Amino acid sequence: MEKNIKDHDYQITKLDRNIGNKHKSFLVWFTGLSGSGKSTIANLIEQQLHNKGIKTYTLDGDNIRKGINSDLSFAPKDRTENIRRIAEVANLMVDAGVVVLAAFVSPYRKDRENIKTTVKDVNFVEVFVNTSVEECERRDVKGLYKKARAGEIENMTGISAPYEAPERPDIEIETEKETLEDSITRIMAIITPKLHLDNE
Ligand SMILES: Nc1ncnc2c1ncn2[C@@H]1O[C@H](COP(=O)(O)OS(=O)(=O)O)[C@@H](OP(=O)(O)O)[C@H]1O
Ligand SMILES: Nc1ncnc2c1ncn2[C@@H]1O[C@H](COP(=O)(O)OP(=O)(O)O)[C@@H](O)[C@H]1O
Repeated sequence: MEKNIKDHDYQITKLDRNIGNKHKSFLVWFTGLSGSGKSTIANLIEQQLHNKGIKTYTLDGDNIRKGINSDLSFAPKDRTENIRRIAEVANLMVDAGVVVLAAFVSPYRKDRENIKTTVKDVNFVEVFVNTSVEECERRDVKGLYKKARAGEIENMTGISAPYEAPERPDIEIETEKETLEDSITRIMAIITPKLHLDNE
């Protein structure tokens, strides 16, 4: 559709903002089942980055599904729209110079591929928080699995809705096999070089 929208030539670019901040900006995307550990890990990574003076922000269900996406359910089409909007928001924030951490179930491979297209491959790090559904259900942090088993929640990922695991994530965290500290160290080892202005 012809939208009659023409880009304006702004003089300050992402590169200018990155130079001003003394670090590059990109999106670190955490995907995995509810209760897999996405928020726990993203929170600790953000603390480490913040303590190094990096500009960060975390997007998660708390600030997205209660706000900009409060009109969306957990039906497949709404999940796709959820992830599409989050990718657009993250893309703006990356352009603004922020290292964005995003923790969403994001169960569909195609939706996650589309994020990469929106923010561009070079700005995207995919972290697969791989915890079995049995362990997530055992943890049942929010009591959702119990409700799903009782038929009180529809489309519960891992129970009555699918989770398509990443085939080639940038990093895979097996929370049942490694300590949280080791996971943080491994993720920081991938992220840290990407912050350097001379690295692409
Ligand atoms: N049906 C169903 N399936 C999965 N998760 C559910 C569901 N209903 C509510 N919740 C809670 O919502 C959080 C997932 O929201 P997301 O925006 O990450 O989901 S998605 O990416 O659109 O699939 C998820 O948060 P996390 O536990 O932090 O992953 C749940 O707490
Ligand atoms: N190695 C681990 N990494 C992350 N979380 C872990 C780990 N081991 C146990 N947990 C626990 O699992 C739960 C994960 O919950 P949460 O981070 O909210 O998951 P999610 O954001 O994926 O729904 C927390 O209670 C956390 O303490």
